[in-house]
Amino acid sequence: MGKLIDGKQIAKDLRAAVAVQTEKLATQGITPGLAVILVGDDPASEIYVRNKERAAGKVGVNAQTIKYPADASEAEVLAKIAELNADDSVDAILVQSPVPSQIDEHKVQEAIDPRKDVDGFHPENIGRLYANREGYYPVANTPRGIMTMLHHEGVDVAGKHVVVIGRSILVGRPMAALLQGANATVSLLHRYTPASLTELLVSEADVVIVATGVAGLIKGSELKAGAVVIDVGINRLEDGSLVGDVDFASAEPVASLITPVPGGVGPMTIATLLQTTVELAAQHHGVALEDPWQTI
Ligand SMILES: NC(=O)C1=CN([C@@H]2O[C@H](COP(=O)(O)OP(=O)(O)OC[C@H]3O[C@@H](n4cnc5c(N)ncnc54)[C@H](OP(=O)(O)O)[C@@H]3O)[C@@H](O)[C@H]2O)C=CC1
Ligand SMILES: Nc1nc(=O)c2c([nH]1)NC[C@@H]1CN(c3ccc(C(=O)N[C@@H](CCC(=O)O)C(=O)O)cc3)C=[N+]21
Ligand SMILES: [Mg+2]
Repeated sequence: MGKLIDGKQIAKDLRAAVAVQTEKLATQGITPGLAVILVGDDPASEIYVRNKERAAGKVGVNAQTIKYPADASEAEVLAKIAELNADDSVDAILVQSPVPSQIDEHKVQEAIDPRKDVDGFHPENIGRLYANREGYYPVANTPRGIMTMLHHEGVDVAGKHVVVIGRSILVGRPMAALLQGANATVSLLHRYTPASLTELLVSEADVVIVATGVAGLIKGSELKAGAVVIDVGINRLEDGSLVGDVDFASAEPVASLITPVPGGVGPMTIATLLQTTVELAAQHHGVALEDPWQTI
């Protein structure tokens, strides 16, 4: 039954659309600039950094990665953010999560100029998201990419019951906010949700979005027949292979649509990051862009 959602292909098409936008900006002497700060060596972050460096250059985004050792000080990172805020060639700033424990993640998020906050982590941007404000402001790239993907697949969440598992600021919470803005009824589940309640809600879900970092958390037997399944998880197994949070083999026959890992949400996150970077650059320079893709 399951039809694969080809995130890799959708991301490729989105990157092509972004490249058209950067070509237009280039005629006005504008090159979108993205600065990524990576502190320490989180494995999922390493994959993200590698893939986005590869993708950015191809679509005309000037990306730089600034790496710090795991014992870097908070002051060091905040000083770098201040420098990037003041640098006109930098339109977008991203600090990889998680940051090591000696660094206060909230301080870092609030230090980034909200106009350069490509992850949408600044309280001002989170507030705009929850206020369902019209107009352009950055929203976390993974949930935004998932909305683009659902739209591309013709899945309209209005009136649907969507279960989101995981409530991080990076994925679960902004995902729930976007879905609510699109008129879905959202159940947001997490570690403290009793197993029996999870079972009940998942069995009644039209769309299930899993972002926990627990390999194989959701199995096909738990899903409603025909459910749409979006797997955000990136888990590296001991044999080096990459798997999601959904047990793909059992879920695929039950789902109507399902994202693979790799090749699903991950490539969309990267393409959306580039899309958002270009939008921030256009905004920064007061240029209007035509958006061939749904902008949320
Ligand atoms: N493909 C992509 O583009 C991206 C992939 N990722 C991947 O997605 C996963 C989640 O990332 P992120 O949100 O940053 O992770 P976090 O660790 O920040 O959050 C995980 C969330 O899952 C919840 N959770 C953990 N275990 C369970 C469980 N057994 N049952 C129910 N809920 C549980 C936690 O609950 P509680 O709050 O109670 O602790 C928490 O809310 C990771 O594998 C990450 O690598 C992340 C970003 C982008
Ligand atoms: N501030 C911040 N923003 C993030 O968006 C963020 C972060 N920190 N920290 C780490 C997580 C993880 N994340 C990934 C994005 C893409 C892939 C990705 O490209 N995945 C490919 C992997 C392909 C491969 O190389 O094998 C795929 O799923 O097909 C993975 C992981 C973003 N994150
Ligand atoms: Mg510029």
